[in-house]
Amino acid sequence: MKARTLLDKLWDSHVIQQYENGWALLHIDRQLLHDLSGTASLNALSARGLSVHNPELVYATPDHAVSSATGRDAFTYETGGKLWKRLHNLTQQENIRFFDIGQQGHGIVHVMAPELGLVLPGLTVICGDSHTCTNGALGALAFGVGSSELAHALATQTLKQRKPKSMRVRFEGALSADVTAKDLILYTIGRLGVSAGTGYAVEYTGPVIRQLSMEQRMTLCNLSIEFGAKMGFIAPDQTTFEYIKGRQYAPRGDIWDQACEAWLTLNSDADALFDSEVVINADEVGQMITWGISPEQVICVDQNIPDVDVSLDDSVRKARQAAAEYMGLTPGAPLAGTPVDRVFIGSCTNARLSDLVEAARVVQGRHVAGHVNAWVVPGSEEVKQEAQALGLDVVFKNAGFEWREPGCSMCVAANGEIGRSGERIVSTTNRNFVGRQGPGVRTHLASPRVAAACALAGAITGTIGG
Ligand SMILES: CC(C)[C@H](C(=O)O)[C@@H](O)C(=O)O
Ligand code: SF4
Repeated sequence: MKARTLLDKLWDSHVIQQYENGWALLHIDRQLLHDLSGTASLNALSARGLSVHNPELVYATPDHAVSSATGRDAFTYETGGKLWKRLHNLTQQENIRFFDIGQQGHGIVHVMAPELGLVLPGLTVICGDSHTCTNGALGALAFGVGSSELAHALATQTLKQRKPKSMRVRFEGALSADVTAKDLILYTIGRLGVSAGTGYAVEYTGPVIRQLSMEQRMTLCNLSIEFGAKMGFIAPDQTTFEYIKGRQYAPRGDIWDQACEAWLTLNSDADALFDSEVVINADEVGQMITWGISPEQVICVDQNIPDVDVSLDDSVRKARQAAAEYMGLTPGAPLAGTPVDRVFIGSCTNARLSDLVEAARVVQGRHVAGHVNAWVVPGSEEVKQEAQALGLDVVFKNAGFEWREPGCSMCVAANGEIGRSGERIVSTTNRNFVGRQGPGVRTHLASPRVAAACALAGAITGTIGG
């Protein structure tokens, strides 16, 4: 039999019907709904008089448009309240499990789904959200879809998709102690560019991947879409199994052993061929931070902002100039030392327990600079509760951070929590687009460690030592 990549194995096992030119009808194993796209697709379905085919494979949670304020309810942010109500009512009507705010299981959809054991190796997982690729960390074929595709899948439990090309990104070497998966993926995007993965499904491999915890793998896979790849995944191993074991929806007993055995076959055959191969040397990765308005505009925190000289290609020069202008920065100058107004530790990229532990280690016993408004928004109710059990909320509050309720919050500012125009925010999120955190707001993407260090210094800086 022909050697197969992990993509081939994940794909082949879900094909119901093969069409021409790489198109196929796939079975979808899990569908996740949130208060923006989930509500929209259920609305579309009910407008057509259709119902959900397999409600037991669909799970919903309100994350984007709910307030993160302490003591919030669904209507603290009124626009979000309307979406919440619609999602709540439609999921009830369709018998879909709804993980409501304040309940165990609630959280940012890409945080709560793996946490509950809803995402398992080998499954196809879709959500009307581009960061569904996060779930690839567990060895699932997980990808974002549009609302009409989601509506189709809700009605049929299938989806017509074109098979992407395969890319292997192999991480050689080792990460130094003060460098995280966030730095690794930002560095990779900086090297390859935001379009390098377009049309590909990316498999991340190599010794560095095997050393990463499950949560770090999720951070890495989360930014697959930020270099153009709809899906990015990692072959499951013991780290994956240990993470899944005992979770609410995970297989148990005899089925567990059978599942692990089957999951161990989910890897690329040694002689499988990829359409594209990239090798990244992790030894070269430092603490990264974006300086511009695209995740590829990224440097090591102690490097200078790239210069804009005449030798550059016209379009590159103009793009850099425009980015520096929007960001209020000077090309060629150091980035470190630039004053920051806000720090946001949150999002499906970096608001899991280990992210908060890392950030808390940096802030422990210290205080946020007087002019900085610093927030921690846990990724889920479970993260919040576990962090509180460890006393992390107290560490953050004593340091001058606000400790808030779970949700997407300022990552996309769809819940009214936005920065003021001109404000500079160091953010543990995944997108630094113009206006992402509010009109005129300047976003710098970084790891939780770097974000925490910036909050203390009141300016862009890295952390020292391990
Ligand atoms: C709102 C949603 C559809 C969107 C996405 O697709 O990713 C959001 O989660 C984001 O991060 O920009
Ligand atoms: S936390 Fe940010 S990136 Fe993640 S789903 Fe929410 S808005 Fe999108």
